[in-house]
Amino acid sequence: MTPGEQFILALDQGTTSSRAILFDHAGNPRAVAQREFAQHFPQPGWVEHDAEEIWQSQLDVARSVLQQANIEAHAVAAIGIANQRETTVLWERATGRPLYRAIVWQDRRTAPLCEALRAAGHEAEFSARSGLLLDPYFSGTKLAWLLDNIPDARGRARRGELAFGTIDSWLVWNLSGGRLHITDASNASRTLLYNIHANDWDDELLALLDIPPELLPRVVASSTVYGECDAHWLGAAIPIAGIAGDQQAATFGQACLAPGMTKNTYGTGCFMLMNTGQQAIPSAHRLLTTVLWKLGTETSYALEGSVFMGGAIIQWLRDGLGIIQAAGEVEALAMSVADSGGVTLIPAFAGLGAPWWKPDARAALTGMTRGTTRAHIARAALDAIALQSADLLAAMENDSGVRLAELRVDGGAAHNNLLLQIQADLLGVTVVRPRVTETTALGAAYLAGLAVGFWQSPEDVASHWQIDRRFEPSISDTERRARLTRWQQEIKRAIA
Ligand SMILES: Nc1ncnc2c1ncn2[C@@H]1O[C@H](COP(=O)(O)OP(=O)(O)O)[C@@H](O)[C@H]1O
Ligand SMILES: O=P(O)(O)OC[C@H](O)CO
Repeated sequence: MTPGEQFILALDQGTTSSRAILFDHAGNPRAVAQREFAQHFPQPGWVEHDAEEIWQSQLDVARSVLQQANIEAHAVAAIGIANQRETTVLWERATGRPLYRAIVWQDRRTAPLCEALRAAGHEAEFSARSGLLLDPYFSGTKLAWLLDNIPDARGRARRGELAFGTIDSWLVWNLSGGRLHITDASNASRTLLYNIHANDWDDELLALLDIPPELLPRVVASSTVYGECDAHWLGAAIPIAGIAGDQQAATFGQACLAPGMTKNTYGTGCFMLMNTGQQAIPSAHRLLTTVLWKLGTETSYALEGSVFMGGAIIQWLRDGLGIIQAAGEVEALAMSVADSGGVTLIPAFAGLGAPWWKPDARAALTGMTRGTTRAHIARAALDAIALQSADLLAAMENDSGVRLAELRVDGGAAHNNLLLQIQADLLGVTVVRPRVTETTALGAAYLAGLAVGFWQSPEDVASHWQIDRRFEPSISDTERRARLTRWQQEIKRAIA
């Protein structure tokens, strides 16, 4: 630590853990802390988090990085927040107490409500205004469920006694001691309640879900000083200056700042986002149109494709099949064979996400013979991750008219070199992994640092981005087309 050195504190509140990272001026992580928290599955298809535990774990890791780095809170120029998106919290304004556990983005309990709205002919309206689809993934129907199921909640909401928020709102509310009830435009755009064209909450969509507007946070830009945290949390009143949904933050951290630039994150699921600039492009392939970030008064948009099973397929190889002991072993095992030997894994363990959106589809392992080994299955698993992402990119290129020059990648499974080579082969596009793969936290740090003058401009932060490794396509167009066609046939058979 040089005397007088300043840092940005990034809070990365994810689905399975809360992380805090302290970044220096060169964009390097200088201290990291992470804490997992409980996942609650009260019924099949339901996923909940304890919102208080989320806040406590986030506060603990923030304190822990300051301790580790041995710096005073005054050395932190700003706090930036990136968060798991869509997860829905409802709390009492007077006490700050949640009325129910947070309903997590993966939770499927509102499938019947989505179906009813679709049957009543409302999907086109939701999609045109919010850029999303009628799927339980998004916050709107989760909030409606809470209001329908907690006694007197709707009445209390109308009387202004309750507050709704995604995890960013919840963290800022707590950090600010209940003074700030805000959300940034990227998070708002995941609620199903936000009009991405008018850049405001949408009265018609609120009415369709019977959601009282008194509940809603104020929508703010993604990079500006919103206020300060209470001094007693971290030892100083640090400006809170950046907020974005984690996938949007990762896109910023990957310096995908110009239209056409695209990143794919290979975590539990895979999230591919293409920057489409100031244009909100509607998708003809059931991708999402979403706010990427709002800087000043300018809103940037993205096309997004999400697949539910990415690295989670590798967890299944480990925990479900037991053919590996640790995720890191899959690469060597899959590398021990030249290809999957005709085996295809359709990873519809939790239905299929974009562009298929088939909640009822189920997984399948096809094409096995007496010669099939666990190595072929491991290889088919890596193929399945890359093939799903290839479907997303094909849809994106079609919707946007952009032919991608390179795909920037990050996330836990992006450490797997074989996976990235298979990805480059199947896309016919160069795949590039940066040196700093903590892109989500880095993006949140950049957004906050730009607001307080720690960094000067988006171009300034983009200049920090450095390549670790580049993967070039190594198969012929004919072979690529043949593999993609076979995959399409298998998927169609599985969802028929
Ligand atoms: N070497 C590897 N090859 C393939 N997948 C991996 C490898 N290492 C980790 N993973 C997968 O990456 C995921 C964890 O990545 P991470 O970015 O931490 O996810 P999340 O943020 O969704 O929790 C796990 O699903 C794990 O199975
Ligand atoms: O917490 P992650 O990294 O799994 O991301 C979750 C996404 O934001 C859900 O939309």
